[in-house]
Amino acid sequence: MQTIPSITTVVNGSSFSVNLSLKIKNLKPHSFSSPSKILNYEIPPNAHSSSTPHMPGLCRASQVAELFPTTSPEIVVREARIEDCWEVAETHCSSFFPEYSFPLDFVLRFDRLLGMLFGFSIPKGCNRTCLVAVIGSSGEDSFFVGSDEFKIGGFEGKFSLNKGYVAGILTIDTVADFLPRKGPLRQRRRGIAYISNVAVREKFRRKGIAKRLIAKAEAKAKAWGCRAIALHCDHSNPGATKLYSSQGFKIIKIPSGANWPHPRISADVQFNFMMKLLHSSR
Ligand SMILES: CC(=O)SCCNC(=O)CCNC(=O)[C@H](O)C(C)(C)COP(=O)(O)OP(=O)(O)OC[C@H]1O[C@@H](n2cnc3c(N)ncnc32)[C@H](O)[C@@H]1OP(=O)(O)O
Repeated sequence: MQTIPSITTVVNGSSFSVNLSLKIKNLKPHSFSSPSKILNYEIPPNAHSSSTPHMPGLCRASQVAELFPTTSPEIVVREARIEDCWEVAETHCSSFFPEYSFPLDFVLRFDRLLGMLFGFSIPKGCNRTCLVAVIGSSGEDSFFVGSDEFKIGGFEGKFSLNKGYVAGILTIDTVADFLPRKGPLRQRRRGIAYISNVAVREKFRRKGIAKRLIAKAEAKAKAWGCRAIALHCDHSNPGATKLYSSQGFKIIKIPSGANWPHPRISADVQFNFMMKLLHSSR
């Protein structure tokens, strides 16, 4: 049994805590996710549809994707926008903590949402982006409200009417909190992008979505000038380990006794540290 002491979200420097004081049996994420304080929820399968008023001829993108998951094959991988953030939280929580149910799931999803939007402070000069694989959107958009310059958390501050349904997510940054710092001044390592929070909704798995997200992340890392890309993957997640190995990531053996930072998720989770060199196309 593990206790969830509280859920804390930092919004513009202020901390909000919800003390849930719950004991949940065998609470353990499926694999590594970012160090934000996140937990799961699972909305009942019909909640989406029942909360949507019936409008003949009109249907939400998520309903289209749920009704026709295999007949709507077009998958677009792009940077997440503000309009995607609820579905990103849903994808994250239902993938990493599928055991939760309503109403706790809802609270946790909301906490995740606030954490994503306001809970990260990025050091100057670092990049951070959330990528999404969406289904049911017709390719790249041309009509937006908002601007490329404006970002909230890892999300672009712009909206489009051509939204699609988020089926997979991935976060990439250059913060590299989990890499050893260099020299006596413990300087942050440059040129190594870090991947976390890779998740694909259960019903869309084994369709190559994670592969597409990783390919886009690599392109992003190259565009940022990175020479390598790294991640931590839970030892007991052979599916994810196979995914990364198949994409060219190698398990890096950490020298025994080395004082490497460890993802702050749970003391008893063991991780493989995996890395891939990015060859420039020049
Ligand atoms: C750095 C991190 O964030 S690690 C965290 C990884 N995330 C999770 O564990 C959350 C729960 N799991 C998931 O969301 C998904 O199962 C993921 C992200 C691991 C994989 O997503 P998918 O879209 O299903 O992967 P994708 O279809 O691109 O698979 C590509 C290849 O990876 C391997 N692979 C993926 N999943 C599995 C699996 N469960 N078992 C065995 N091999 C697998 C296979 O080689 C697969 O190719 P194939 O289908 O042709 O055999």
